[in-house]
Parts: sequence; C-alpha cells; structure tokens
Amino acid sequence: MPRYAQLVMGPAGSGKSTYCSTMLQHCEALGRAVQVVNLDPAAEFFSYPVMADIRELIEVDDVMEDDSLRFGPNGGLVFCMEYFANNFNWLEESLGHVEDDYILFDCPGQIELYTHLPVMKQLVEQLQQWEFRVCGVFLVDSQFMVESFKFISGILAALSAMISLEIPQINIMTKMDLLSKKAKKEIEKYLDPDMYSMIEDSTNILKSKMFKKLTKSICGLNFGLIARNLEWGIAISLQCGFKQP
Ligand SMILES: Nc1nc2c(ncn2[C@@H]2O[C@H](COP(=O)(O)OP(=O)(O)OP(=O)(O)O)[C@@H](O)[C@H]2O)c(=O)[nH]1
Ligand SMILES: [Mg+2]
Repeated sequence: MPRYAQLVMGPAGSGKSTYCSTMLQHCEALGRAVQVVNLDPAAEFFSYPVMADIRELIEVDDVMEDDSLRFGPNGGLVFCMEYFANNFNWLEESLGHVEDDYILFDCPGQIELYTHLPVMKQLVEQLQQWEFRVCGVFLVDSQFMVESFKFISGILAALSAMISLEIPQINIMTKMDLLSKKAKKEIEKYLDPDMYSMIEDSTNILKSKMFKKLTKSICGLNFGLIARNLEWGIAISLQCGFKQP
C-alpha cells in the first residue's frame, strides 16, 4: 500500500503551521489518522503534536552561532536544508513504515526553497522512492491578493513551485476571515479568473507605466499552465477560532 504526503508550502507567515494544525484537528474529527512533520529548522512555535521535528537534526540558531560558518537567518536556513538533504536517513528513521500513512510536512517559508534550490525537489524524489504519493499545497495570504497584480504575482510564485517540484498542487488563499466584505466580494472573481478583465483592473490601480506594461504583458500571456494554475486556486477560510472582522 502506498503512503501519502502533503508538502505544505508558501511564503513566510502565510498560515502553513495553522493549516497543518487545523487539518490535523479536522482529520481527527473524521476519525482519520494524519501526522505532522515539522521541516522548519527555524520554527519557534507550532500548536500540533509532531511525528518528527527537523530541529532534532539541525537548528538554525546553532548554525548562526557557529563562528566558522557565520550565516545570517536566510543563509543559515539554506545550510540547514542542505544538511537535511544529505541526511534523509534521519527522516526515514523518524517516519518508520506504517502502511496507509498520511503525513503533512510543514515546510519553511523561504520561497527560494521551492523556486530554485534543489532541496525540496530532492525531498519529493526521496519520498516517492519510499512509496509516498506526494501532493503540494501552496498557501498565499488572501490579504495580499485583493488587487489583480498582487494576485498574479502570488499565482506565479505558486506556479513556479509547481513546475519545479513536478507534483500535483493545490493553491489555497488563507486568512479569508480577515478580509472586509468588499474585499471578499472582490476576491470572488479570482475563483474563476478572466485575465483580460484583470488587465483593466491593474491599469486602474498601478501608477508606474513600466509596472503596468509588465502586468499587462503577463496577463496577455497565452500560457496554458498559468490558466490551469488559476483554475486550481481555491479559497478557504481557516476559521479555527478566528473571529470575523
Ligand atoms: N485570522 C487568521 N489568522 C490566521 C489564519 N491562518 C494563520 N493565521 C495567523 O497568521 C499568523 C502566521 O501563521 P502561521 O501558521 O504561523 O504561518 P506560517 O506560514 O507557518 O509562518 P512561518 O512558518 O513563519 O513561515 C499566526 O498568527 C496565525 O494565527 C487564518 O486563516 N485567519
Ligand atoms: Mg510555520
């Protein structure tokens, strides 16, 4: 029997750890066994019980404190993830082998890990070798997507992760509960987006001529994957105790 994994990705603060903890509670309520693995070596707080925690292997603070390495927080994180990629046997031991396992991987927020560094792709390939069926879940904060040009930039980030990892991916807008009624209405159009009307939106909001031109050119791209990626965008509100504004 195969095992299943979700790689929970997205920019810093987009809600990855909250998503993992909410999914865990949701699945527990449905009587389904799901486990979470923390893959963020800089994580300070998360509210779910972990099956494995990368900080048992390596922590960003230790790397930054090392006088011979002298990394800052971002270089430190990249160093940790490369160290992790060279020590996948730690993950193998931590995961054990339970048939029908369903595991959520709470990933770090540095976007370069999904766009051009090889480590996440190496992780996907390793999980596939261990008979995991891997799916990507890419979170984007809906507050940064209300205007068309921000929405386009968000989906391009999601798209580049999808292309570089080569796995099925679901894109999720988070923190919908923080949007005003007007913004919620606005964002509805992205569930079935029309690139041409977005060109109009952007041109009204953007002041810089060059930025307008760039947004217009991107909107005008007849690039199948972008359209498909847009269609996959789903909006959910993780209302786990969050109050409606
Ligand atoms: N209102 C509201 N707040 C949310 C939601 N999802 C996450 N948050 C809050 O957003 C903040 C960041 O959430 P995290 O889950 O830590 O985000 P993250 O992507 O794991 O952050 P990093 O690991 O630092 O990259 C926390 O204060 C959460 O409580 C949501 O759907 N609604
Ligand atoms: Mg987190």
